[in-house]
Amino acid sequence: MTALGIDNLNVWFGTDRDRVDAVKAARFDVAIGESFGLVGESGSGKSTILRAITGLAPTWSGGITVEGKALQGAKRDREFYKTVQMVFQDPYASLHPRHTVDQVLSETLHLHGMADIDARVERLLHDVGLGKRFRFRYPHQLSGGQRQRVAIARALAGEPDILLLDEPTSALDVSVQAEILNLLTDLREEHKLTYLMVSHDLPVIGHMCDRLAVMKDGEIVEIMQSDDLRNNTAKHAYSQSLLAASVVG
Ligand SMILES: Nc1ncnc2c1ncn2[C@@H]1O[C@H](COP(=O)(O)OP(=O)(O)OP(=O)(O)O)[C@@H](O)[C@H]1O
Repeated sequence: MTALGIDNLNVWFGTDRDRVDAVKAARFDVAIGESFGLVGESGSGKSTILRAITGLAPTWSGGITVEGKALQGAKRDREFYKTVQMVFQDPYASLHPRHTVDQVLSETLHLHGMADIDARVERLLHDVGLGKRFRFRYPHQLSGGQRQRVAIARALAGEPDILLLDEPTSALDVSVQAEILNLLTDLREEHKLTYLMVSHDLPVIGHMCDRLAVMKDGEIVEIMQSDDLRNNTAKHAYSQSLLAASVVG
């Protein structure tokens, strides 16, 4: 069984002459425990694929399966959010300014029907490398990196299997980006997570992912192993040009 199955996925916005075909006939599978990247320039459709999975991009056709179960339309049930969680780019926008870290995490745990909320809040903070002293702080008392750690803790609260990561470090200072990427790498191992990660930054995807799909104008032009990046064996001309524009470590 695959964690995520994307089969001939088309996603569009608007109708008639205003219609934008954001994703065209995308097809890929993400294995359980795998980290899969979507890379491409701005507007190539990467985020739209994540949004279609979570029901935020309502007009789509084709197939989306989560752990073998086919999704329909834009409504997602409790079970979906138990399995799949998303981490957004901007931790400044994704946390309520008047809710403490404790409120954010307690309410999320409550929504997931968890018991022992107190202990779980402490555990989540520990898991994302924040001590107890952060528990009663408000977002404005946190740095960007600390906020993203809280957003990641919130995503982990329901013990999901799959995280959708939409440019999770690109709003952060360069000095903090590596810390968050390393945290995500550790969490994937400790919590046996599957990642589908979007980035315009090829080195980030090369570092974080086992395989990746290169997107251009709504289409997947190539799917490759991250090792192919390092060995410089990208086949498609567009992938080669992306590669030439960046240094992959
Ligand atoms: N809500 C929307 N309404 C209309 N068009 C949209 C909407 N959301 C995205 N699009 C269009 O869909 C296309 C793909 O956008 P998408 O955000 O998926 O690209 P991306 O590769 O993730 O780029 P970015 O990194 O800039 O978000 C773009 O042409 C964009 O303008």
